[in-house]
Amino acid sequence: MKVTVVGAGSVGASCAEYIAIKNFASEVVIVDIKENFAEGKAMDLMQTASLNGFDTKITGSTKDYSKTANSDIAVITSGVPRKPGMTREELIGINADIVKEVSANIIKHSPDVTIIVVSNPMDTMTYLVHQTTGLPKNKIIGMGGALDSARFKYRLAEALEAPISDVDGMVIGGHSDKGMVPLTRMATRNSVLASEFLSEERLQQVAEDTKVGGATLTKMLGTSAWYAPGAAVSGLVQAIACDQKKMFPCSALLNGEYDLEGLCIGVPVILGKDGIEKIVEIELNDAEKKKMQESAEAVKKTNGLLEN
Ligand SMILES: NC(=O)c1ccc[n+]([C@@H]2O[C@H](COP(=O)([O-])OP(=O)(O)OC[C@H]3O[C@@H](n4cnc5c(N)ncnc54)[C@H](O)[C@@H]3O)[C@@H](O)[C@H]2O)c1
Ligand SMILES: O=C(O)C[C@H](O)C(=O)O
Repeated sequence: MKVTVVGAGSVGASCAEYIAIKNFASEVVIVDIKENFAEGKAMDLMQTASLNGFDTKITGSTKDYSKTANSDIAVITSGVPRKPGMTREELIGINADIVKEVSANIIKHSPDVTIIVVSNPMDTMTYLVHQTTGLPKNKIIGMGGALDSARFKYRLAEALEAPISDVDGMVIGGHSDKGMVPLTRMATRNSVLASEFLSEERLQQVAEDTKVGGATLTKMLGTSAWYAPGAAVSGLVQAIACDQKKMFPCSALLNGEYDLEGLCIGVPVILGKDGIEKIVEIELNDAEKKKMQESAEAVKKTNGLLEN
């Protein structure tokens, strides 16, 4: 199993590290445009192999995509992150060209690859990869919901004063400060609805804290987060590489599911060796459906900017 990670920055390096530590891939190739940067990150990570006990071979490459040939999975993290006060959508002007160029380079050397898009604004960048590559729709996956759901669980556990392993919850919708739809109604602690323990007001606070999870960290760090994003990507890569048939909320191209079409947005999917093997349609109530519609409208508006 060969995995390419494009972008050796914060998220790319973090995801390469988690993939290696989980020890399921034979090879990880990291690519960047900065001279020797990916090679340096790869060497540093390889020097953790004996300490962390993994056999994954990690190599780096400056712009040379021939080294990525025959990758099974490629992760696109190349592009600029936001600074405090910015939205993810403001990154489209720089990141769209980068994602377009990078995905073409990946496919040239790995025509059967499955691509995981991370660069922001992620739902629109995922849509762009669909529009420009011609890969089958099951092979293009946007990562956002897995991260947002991890943040939701963190906030739920905090509110419930419970260990995180006790709680479950999912975030669907667009990966944006306003567009996320944390499914508070379905959140649980050991199969008991979280609403049995928390007031509606407290649950709404959990949802609001979740939605601004990325912005909160960006304000604290001066740039956007990388540990949880890297771990979330590694979870998606492992589910595909190991044919796990796990359910994650991912940005998928919709064709009528959830009464939406012609865009990529976060919905629950089953991930296995064929990438998105199924889009799972769960029954939403009227309020949740309305939030999904509003979120989709916002994503479509950002997609419209691609034409410029
Ligand atoms: N979807 C998510 O949940 C999620 C989570 C975190 C970050 N992100 C996004 O991921 C992206 C990367 O974030 P980061 O913190 O790693 O940024 P970073 O600046 O640390 O790293 C980005 C790297 O991309 C490289 N790069 C730029 N253009 C390139 C090109 N054409 N080819 C190859 N490499 C290129 C840069 O040299 C840099 O090393 C940002 O757009 C950020 O918003 C998304
Ligand atoms: O917040 C960001 O801009 C990066 C990423 O999308 C995140 O949610 O951490």
